[in-house]
Amino acid sequence: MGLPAGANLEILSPAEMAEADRLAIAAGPLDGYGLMQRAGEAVAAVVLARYPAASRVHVLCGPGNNGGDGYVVARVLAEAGVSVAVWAEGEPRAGSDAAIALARCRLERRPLEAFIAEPGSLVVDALYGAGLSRALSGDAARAVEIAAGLSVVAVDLPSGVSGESGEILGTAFCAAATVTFARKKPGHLLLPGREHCGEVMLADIGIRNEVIEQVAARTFENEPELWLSNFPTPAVDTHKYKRGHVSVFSGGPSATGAARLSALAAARSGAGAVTVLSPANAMQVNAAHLTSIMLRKADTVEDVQEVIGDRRPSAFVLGPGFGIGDKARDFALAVLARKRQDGGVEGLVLDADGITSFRNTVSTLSEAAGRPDAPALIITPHEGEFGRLFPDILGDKKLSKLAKARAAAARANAVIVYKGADTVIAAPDSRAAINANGAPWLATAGSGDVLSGISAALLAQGMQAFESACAAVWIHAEAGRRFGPGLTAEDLPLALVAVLRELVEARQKVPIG
Ligand SMILES: NC(=O)C1=CN([C@@H]2O[C@H](COP(=O)(O)OP(=O)(O)OC[C@H]3O[C@@H](n4cnc5c(N)ncnc54)[C@H](OP(=O)(O)O)[C@@H]3O)[C@@H](O)[C@H]2O)[C@@H](O)CC1
Ligand SMILES: [K+]
Repeated sequence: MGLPAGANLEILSPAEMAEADRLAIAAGPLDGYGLMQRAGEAVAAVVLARYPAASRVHVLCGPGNNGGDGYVVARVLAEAGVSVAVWAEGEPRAGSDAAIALARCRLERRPLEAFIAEPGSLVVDALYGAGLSRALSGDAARAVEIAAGLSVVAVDLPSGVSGESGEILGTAFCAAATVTFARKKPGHLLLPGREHCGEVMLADIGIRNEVIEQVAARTFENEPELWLSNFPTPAVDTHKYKRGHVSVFSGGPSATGAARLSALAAARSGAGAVTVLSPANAMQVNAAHLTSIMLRKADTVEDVQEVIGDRRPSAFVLGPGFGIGDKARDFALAVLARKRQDGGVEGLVLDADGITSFRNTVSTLSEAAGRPDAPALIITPHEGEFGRLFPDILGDKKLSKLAKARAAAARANAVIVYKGADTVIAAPDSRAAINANGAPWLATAGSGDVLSGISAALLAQGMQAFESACAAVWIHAEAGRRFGPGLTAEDLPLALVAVLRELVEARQKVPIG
């Protein structure tokens, strides 16, 4: 996907990073040790800049190349006049880059088992990085405990955090800053790893963008640069239906609020027209609470067909407050049975009760969504809902959250928004994005309804499904984060305004094409 230059949003798995290292070394001019030297220098520079007054720095070095980076850090810091102690676990393999780094670091090495650190000192964690292969134990686990009260700068990843999944293997360092190389890894963004990394800093160690392109990564950090060039901005000659028409299905008389919240979010997110489709017995309560948003009765599949024929909504939200059962399934399948071509239905956002209704019939949903020219399907489960649709994928302990979302997207022929504090968005074509701008305030009733409304509005305005889901997740999180404590879902649609304004302004500066 064509990212703007310098965006650096690709996320590399440890295997992809190793491939990038190989390709960079093959392309030259730097060899493996040259990369390591740059890596170590970058970490040392962070230490010197962030902790200029550190009286003592303890560098913990493992047996692999992460330890090799550590020996470079120790040497550079000592040369800069810092008091450095080196604590080592294991021996670098003869002939390895780490062995070269060790040979050039003439400081005394002490065994990690003897590690002690004075209060106020700084720890550089270079025990394990991309090569972490099992749980931390013994001296490494003890070092984690000792470092708990100290500032830690981690090299590549805090030791104990899986770069692939963000899982903690045994125990892990909690860093104030983590310096990683070339691109971030999933473990920097997925939880719980993200919380152990502190500030993640990206160092350029001489691996060029062309090399990263060759790796053809399919995972990205969800930042506006990922989708901004597709973000809709209304043309001067627009009219309301040209700006996209969203329809949101309402639940019965005692469960209408969720749909209205979703509808309001869709309207705020740029849909020119929004209609709540309501059961007859909830028309009155919906009417009492709607002004600019339209209202229409939809009790049966025929009603839904009629709405599509007459009013041509381009995107639907089904699920918030809707109720679980046949009606949800029938309505969703009726929408997905339409064509996308020639001003048809662009897409369906399936949330909440809409998701649970397909608990034992995901294959019906995936068949409908997989039909050529079917509207795009976006499914937005939190973990519980994810488990209802994909129990085997959720239960597979070998898979990271990223891999789970990807597997579900491929199976369902849908964009999956696997929600949480580390929401993962995955597309059936294997692209995926990890979102990291969320805030705990977003975990509030109705917050998901707003997210669905934003996604549908962006779909209706012609954004592709993966991009609309990514944009919706980021915008929703950004609005919640900026609002802060006291946030309720009712506040969110208005909180979107400032975020949307900035995006529209930024979009107008993106060159077209
Ligand atoms: N050119 C490059 O590639 C560049 C790479 N760079 C740096 O290299 C790092 C990756 O290096 P790496 O592949 O050597 O892996 P690393 O993390 O050092 O660990 C492997 C060693 O640890 C051992 N081990 C693992 N887990 C363990 C445990 N729990 N407890 C005990 N032992 C354990 C493991 O043992 P094994 O699994 O083989 O039995 C093996 O001996 C990367 O993070 C970056 O910092 C930069 O310099 C830029 C250029
Ligand atoms: K480390």
